[in-house]
Amino acid sequence: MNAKAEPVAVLGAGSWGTALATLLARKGHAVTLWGRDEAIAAAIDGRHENPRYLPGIALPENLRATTDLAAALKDAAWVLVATPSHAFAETLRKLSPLRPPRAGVAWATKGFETGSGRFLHEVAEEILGPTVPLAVVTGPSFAKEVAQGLPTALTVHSDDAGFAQVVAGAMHGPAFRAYTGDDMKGAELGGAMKNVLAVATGVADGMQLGLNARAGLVTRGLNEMLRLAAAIGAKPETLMGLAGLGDLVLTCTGDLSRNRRLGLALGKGRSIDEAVREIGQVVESIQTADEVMRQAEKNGIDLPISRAVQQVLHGDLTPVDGLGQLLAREQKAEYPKTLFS
Ligand SMILES: NC(=O)C1=CN([C@@H]2O[C@H](COP(=O)(O)OP(=O)(O)OC[C@H]3O[C@@H](n4cnc5c(N)ncnc54)[C@H](OP(=O)(O)O)[C@@H]3O)[C@@H](O)[C@H]2O)C=CC1
Ligand SMILES: O=C(CO)COP(=O)(O)O
Repeated sequence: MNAKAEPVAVLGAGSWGTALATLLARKGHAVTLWGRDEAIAAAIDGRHENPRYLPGIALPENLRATTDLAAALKDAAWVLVATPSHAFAETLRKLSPLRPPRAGVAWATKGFETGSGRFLHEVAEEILGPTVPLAVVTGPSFAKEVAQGLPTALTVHSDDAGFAQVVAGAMHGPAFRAYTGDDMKGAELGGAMKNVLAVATGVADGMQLGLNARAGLVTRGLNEMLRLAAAIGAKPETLMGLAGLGDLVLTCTGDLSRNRRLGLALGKGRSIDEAVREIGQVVESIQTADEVMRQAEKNGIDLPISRAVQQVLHGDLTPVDGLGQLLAREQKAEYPKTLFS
């Protein structure tokens, strides 16, 4: 089904904001991409390229870019936020007074609020108020591949089924499948946790521990997602789907992942600072590891892989000691009885 072409504002002109704006513009929507960097906005508008975040990829000529937030939001039917988690609340505070009255707000940000560990939908509700339609856009989707038009599936979760359909319908087809769901908590949890778990598989691969180790970490990582999901009242199927398992597999195994690449560098003995500098883009796991563990502690859940990643990222544990700590854990049942009952 082809959704009605509508004006959309995309906030954040990094790799993901630019790729999603490109997808929507190619579908015929009047997209305005807002970013804070004049040179990047001018390059997107003038030569149809984002030279910093998606170099060499031709962007659609109907995609407009600006550094003027009010102008980007003026006629928007709905808004898609794609700034990193550390800038999420700040972006919503700027957007709130400028939002057209009926415009719902979706976000493709992955992570929790930095410093508090709050879910992003809780932050959005607080800043925008209880009546604004909200949606989470998530799933296995590297920006570069979406911008290149390669087939991709993702999912849009909202408490407002109509708004989820507006957002998914705007993105769906012909090489892009957008599903819908109603579990914002589970969708946000999966997108945040997979970034932390990707560091673990990256470390193992960087240490050349083999394919068995990688599969073990992915599977036990999924187990960590499912146990925390159960504790916070998220739906297990959300974590078994695109928002959880799908993105976990992509990020743990795909070398386009910045979180995996951080892990690979650490596993090869490089420093975090050096690796982050070289990656040159957002690496969400650095903040998210602390926030995942804050959620785990709040809910009384033990997450050994995520904890080891947090300790390695803080420099409290070497990758070798982290691995030793995981392997030395007591033998136990694969699933607690309560997980799926
Ligand atoms: N890239 C991907 O494949 C995917 C990314 N995501 C998620 O999307 C979010 C954004 O990541 P991504 O686009 O990849 O990151 P990038 O590093 O590619 O770009 C980050 C963008 O955010 C901007 N930014 C940073 N701080 C602020 C701020 N305070 N106010 C306004 N803009 C700001 C940067 O602007 P400047 O250049 O001026 O610093 C830049 O445009 C993350 O949560 C990520 O996990 C989700 C799915 C896929
Ligand atoms: O979220 C992503 C793919 O779904 C992008 O992952 P990275 O942030 O690790 O590059």
